[in-house]
Amino acid sequence: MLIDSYDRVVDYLRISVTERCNFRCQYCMPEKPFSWVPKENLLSFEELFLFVKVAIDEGIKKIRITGGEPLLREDLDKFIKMIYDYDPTIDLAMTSNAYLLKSTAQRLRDAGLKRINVSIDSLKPEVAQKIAQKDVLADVLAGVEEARAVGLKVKVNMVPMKNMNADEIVDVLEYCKERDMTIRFIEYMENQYASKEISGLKSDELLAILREHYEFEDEGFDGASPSRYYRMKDGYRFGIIEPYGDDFCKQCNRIRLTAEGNLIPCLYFDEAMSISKSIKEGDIAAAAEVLRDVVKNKPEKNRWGGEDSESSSRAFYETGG
Ligand SMILES: Nc1nc2c(ncn2[C@@H]2O[C@H](COP(=O)(O)OP(=O)(O)OP(=O)(O)O)[C@@H](O)[C@H]2O)c(=O)[nH]1
Ligand SMILES: C[S@@+](CC[C@H](N)C(=O)[O-])C[C@H]1O[C@@H](n2cnc3c(N)ncnc32)[C@H](O)[C@@H]1O
Ligand code: SF4
Ligand code: SF4
Repeated sequence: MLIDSYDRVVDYLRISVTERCNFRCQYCMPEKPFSWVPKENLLSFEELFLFVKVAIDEGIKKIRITGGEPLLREDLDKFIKMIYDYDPTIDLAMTSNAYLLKSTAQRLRDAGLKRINVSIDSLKPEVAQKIAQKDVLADVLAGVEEARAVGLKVKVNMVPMKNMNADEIVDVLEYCKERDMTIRFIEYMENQYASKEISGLKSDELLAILREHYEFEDEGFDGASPSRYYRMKDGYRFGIIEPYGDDFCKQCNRIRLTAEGNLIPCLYFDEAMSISKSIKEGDIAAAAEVLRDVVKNKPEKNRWGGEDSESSSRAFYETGG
């Protein structure tokens, strides 16, 4: 079992399989990043799988594939099948923009994917296009329907922004509610890669809008998730994620791996340790040692809020959110 120095069990590994993306969401990467990691620096799926086996053997029970856009990476279903075949009990999930999901959902499901969290920021084609800087909505929604049709459990993430999609909070919630998909509203996090024009809605502003339409109760955090959940009278649950907060850090159970093999102890911290060399040399014992070191050195919480607040220079598309 992987236990950090604050007695937290780390059993959740988020793997960003690529930092590349077919969208240019204004809150994430409005311009084409000029320094993509060269392909030769990426770990192959065989190499990533070597590490996944180490991680599962050490106690990882939940794996999320993310990016950039994970569906851009060829043969992703084969990687998922490798993980599933090694341990079918793993909570195997993905976070995706859903654009390529219509043609891939069945294969992903057959390979062993269980759940998918998709980003839907708007149900208006022109607004979705403005945010992603590409005409994406029809494909995204077709992808979501296909994912549900093949039996994947779907959650939706939305980043509400003023003068952009804030007036659609209720519409997107209703779209999800009708389909029994949980929606989580994510507070926009400022970062050096995002468009300077963006102003995100804070959770109290969001809640005030939602209270005009619904009655609901605060259920607090659910396990180790950074999302606070709210339950409506009819039982439907939605979530709000305040990534700047740290209430949920005491339950933190996760570490992150980038496509180049950097193991990140916390979403906030810039420090990372590379498993690339040991994995490329097939030195499993050394990779396991790095994993244990990263867990041991996991910080207690982020330092985004509070008086000495700091910002992280790492991009969301690199860490996978
Ligand atoms: N501060 C902080 N925010 C996080 C962390 N993990 C996820 N988030 C936020 O939550 C957003 C959505 O995360 P997802 O990729 O959907 O994964 P998840 O919330 O673990 O998903 P579930 O397993 O379905 O609960 C991310 O983009 C981040 O904004 C974390 O460890 N710390
Ligand atoms: C980096 S994306 C990677 C997966 C996939 N491309 C997607 O968009 O779902 C993961 C999550 O990060 C969120 N995200 C990206 N930039 C963000 C920001 N500046 N503030 C809050 N959430 C952000 C996205 O909305 C998405 O839900
Ligand atoms: S949020 Fe996801 S879809 Fe949008 S640019 Fe970032 S990685 Fe791509
Ligand atoms: S901010 Fe860091 S410590 Fe807090 S939940 Fe996220 S990864 Fe864990």
